[in-house]
Amino acid sequence: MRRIKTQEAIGMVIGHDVTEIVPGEFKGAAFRKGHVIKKEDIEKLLRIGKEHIYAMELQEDELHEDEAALIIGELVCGDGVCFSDTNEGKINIIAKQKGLLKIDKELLYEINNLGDICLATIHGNRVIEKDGLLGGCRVIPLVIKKKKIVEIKKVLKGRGSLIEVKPFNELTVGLIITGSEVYKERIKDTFGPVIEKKMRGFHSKIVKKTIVPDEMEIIKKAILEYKREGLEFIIVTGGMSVDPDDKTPGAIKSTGADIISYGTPVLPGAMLLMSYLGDTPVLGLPGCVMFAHNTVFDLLLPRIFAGEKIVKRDIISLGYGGQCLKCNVCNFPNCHFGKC
Ligand SMILES: Nc1nc2c(c(=O)[nH]1)N[C@H]1C(S)=C(S)[C@@H](COP(=O)(O)OP(=O)(O)OC[C@H]3O[C@@H](n4cnc5c(N)ncnc54)[C@H](O)[C@@H]3O)O[C@H]1N2
Ligand code: MOO
Repeated sequence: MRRIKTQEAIGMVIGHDVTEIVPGEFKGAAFRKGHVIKKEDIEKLLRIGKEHIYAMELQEDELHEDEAALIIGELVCGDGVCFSDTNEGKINIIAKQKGLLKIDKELLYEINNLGDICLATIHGNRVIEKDGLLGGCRVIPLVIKKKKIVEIKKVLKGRGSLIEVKPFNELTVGLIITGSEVYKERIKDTFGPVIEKKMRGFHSKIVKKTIVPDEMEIIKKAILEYKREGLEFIIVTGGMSVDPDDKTPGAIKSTGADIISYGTPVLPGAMLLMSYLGDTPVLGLPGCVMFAHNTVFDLLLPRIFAGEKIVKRDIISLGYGGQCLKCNVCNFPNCHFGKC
């Protein structure tokens, strides 16, 4: 600490809280320890009788907490992500756009493991709205060594973004509704409207819709026709479980699609089938998607619309956090469901 004339203290860091008392009105810290003195602060400091202050002198190899938090923000925020100015040594990490939030959990662990740094985030692989809060960062001491930043850079080097928001692509969607009871008009299709609504959430449209009976050859033909027509996302509903009339999994397999998984460790949604016909995602959706508020379908959709290729490990990992609690008031995605 160095005693310094207040008028000469612009840009210096106050090493202690400075108390102001206005009888009957206020008693408290006018300036907090760690505050960086600005031009406009000088008059106020003089008014509360501070002709001198104790300034914290940063050594050549040190950084103030504010400056460090801003540098860390710059290093960890990738595409689609920005951060606020510092407030009490902390920055907020914010989404610049709507999209799929990606957090590299391993990198996050390694950065926090360096010590003296607090980097907190929400869970990734979920839809995030523009301006949504993604996390925050502060350094723990008032002053840290610059070499800590070097260590952070070393961890991050060549390993992609720690936090990123990927924009959604608009996809042309083909919908195949299976079920002889719907095809023969014994009952009205109530699956289609559910899917249409979910597609609208990603600014995408169902451009082709077909209702077919529970016949493997007919379902297969419809899928291959959609593929030939160049539809970018093919969804087949119903007929996904174990009844003799459940033909959808067999039909999808018979198209030659690469089956990533038939069955997911998520409830609701256990009977979902995820596959690719060439590059086109082809999903078989079980009946529960029609009536349950959220299912594994809602966990996979953001990733599909962000252009990610789903692999078996993605599906298997969903088991941890894969049980929906069916709350009376649903707060998804602000709950544990799908947070693996
Ligand atoms: N013994 C077992 N039973 C069930 C299993 C199982 O593993 N073993 N799985 C259950 C799960 S999980 C689900 S989810 C359901 C539904 O699976 P499906 O995809 O086979 O559904 P469907 O049999 O085709 O239909 C069920 C129900 O929904 C009506 N439906 C279907 N599509 C439409 C539509 N487009 N519009 C209106 N209504 C529709 C259909 O008429 C049936 O009533 O299976 C569990 N059972
Ligand atoms: O695919 Mo079913 O959830 O487990 O209802």
